[in-house]
Amino acid sequence: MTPTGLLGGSFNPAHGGHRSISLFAIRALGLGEMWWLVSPGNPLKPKAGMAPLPARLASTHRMARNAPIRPTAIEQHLGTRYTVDTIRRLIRRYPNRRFVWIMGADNLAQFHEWRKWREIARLVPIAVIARPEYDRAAHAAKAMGWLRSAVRPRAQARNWTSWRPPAIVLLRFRPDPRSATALRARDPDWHLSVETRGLRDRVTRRPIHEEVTCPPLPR
Ligand SMILES: Nc1ncnc2c1ncn2[C@@H]1O[C@H](COP(=O)(O)OP(=O)(O)OP(=O)(O)O)[C@@H](O)[C@H]1O
Ligand SMILES: O=C(O)c1ccc[n+]([C@@H]2O[C@H](COP(=O)([O-])O)[C@@H](O)[C@H]2O)c1
Repeated sequence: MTPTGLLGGSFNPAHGGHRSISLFAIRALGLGEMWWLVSPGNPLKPKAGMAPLPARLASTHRMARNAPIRPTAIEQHLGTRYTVDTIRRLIRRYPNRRFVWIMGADNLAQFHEWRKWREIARLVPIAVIARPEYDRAAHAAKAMGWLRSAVRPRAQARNWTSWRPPAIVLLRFRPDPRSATALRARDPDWHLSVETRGLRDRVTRRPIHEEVTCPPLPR
């Protein structure tokens, strides 16, 4: 059984913050691997300004180099857009892994807007990583009203595989101010210079083609 972290994201583009929080979570949670699920399209984010999936995936490959991090566009292969569907499918497809969902504090603040968020919390433990400016919003998060009794002590984070969800742990290390928004502000056309030829998914091993497009949102 491989303890595996799932960090879902737009990665538009991937940055050093993704890498540093992943390395930290790998240590804090005793993970064998971290998978970066590069989203075909966050259901709550506008399409405008979202770089093509191959470019975003290529940016994660660079950022994950020499680390136990596997970038994947598996949601594209599975045809899932909502996290609840992705997690259900991953649990079924990889019975020899235990999954923990990882997210930054900014995502916890809007977690109650995710489809079937309570079901997500019943499927897998959740680890939230502190992020500059989002601490208060995370503690005041609507979802925390329901999750509060599921909070586990940080000191026991390495025992997460024995937790029965819902279970949530709030991890804290030196907050990392890096963001994709800041990178895009500096270079909105970052994706035009990214090499995507020969790109392979690091989980499914399937090639990623230039023409990959986002599937429409299921109704
Ligand atoms: N510096 C950071 N500290 C903590 N969590 C982070 C950090 N950067 C990204 N994350 C988390 O990583 C996941 C994927 O993030 P995402 O790809 O949206 O990057 P982002 O920098 O938040 O992008 P954007 O600025 O475009 O919203 C999310 O759960 C997000 O909260
Ligand atoms: O399932 C949902 O309803 C849902 C709504 C918003 C975001 N998500 C997921 O949250 C993860 C973080 O997204 P992002 O764009 O903030 O990096 C990514 O895996 C998204 O698919 C999921």
